[in-house]
Amino acid sequence: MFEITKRFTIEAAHFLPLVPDQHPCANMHGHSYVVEVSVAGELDEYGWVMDFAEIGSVFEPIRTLLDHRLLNDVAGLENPTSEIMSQWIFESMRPNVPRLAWVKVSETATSSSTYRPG
Ligand SMILES: Nc1nc2c(c(=O)[nH]1)N=C([C@H](O)[C@H](O)COP(=O)(O)OP(=O)(O)OP(=O)(O)O)CN2
Ligand SMILES: [Zn+2]
Repeated sequence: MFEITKRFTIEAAHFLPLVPDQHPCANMHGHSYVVEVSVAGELDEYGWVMDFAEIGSVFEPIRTLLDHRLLNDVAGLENPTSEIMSQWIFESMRPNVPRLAWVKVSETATSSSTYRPG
């Protein structure tokens, strides 16, 4: 069994509407998000799990929706925590990537969330 991972970057703004007013994340601010998408499986006749370029093609419409946007304006991301973002990206890609294993969203160099269905 192999697991391959493709990494993308997105620049976006957000605020967290459910945290107390005094929490810094109640204010609008931005992140250079790093999104990692992982696909698991055996090797096919090409000797790979899935073409990295194909993962990129599936991610592209998601990038268009999120990059240089206010994430709170995106349907399903009204409360754009990294946890909710990782699940949202997973569920957006899953129909086109049946062997999608997990999605990780890093907000900063030290903070990330990973969604992997149970
Ligand atoms: N469980 C979560 N906690 C927090 C989230 C989140 O999505 N899930 N998000 C935030 C904010 O978006 C914040 O911008 C990022 O938080 P944090 O890592 O605390 O950012 P810092 O720049 O302050 O990190 P340091 O490396 O500690 O300086 C908050 N919490
Ligand atoms: Zn933030």
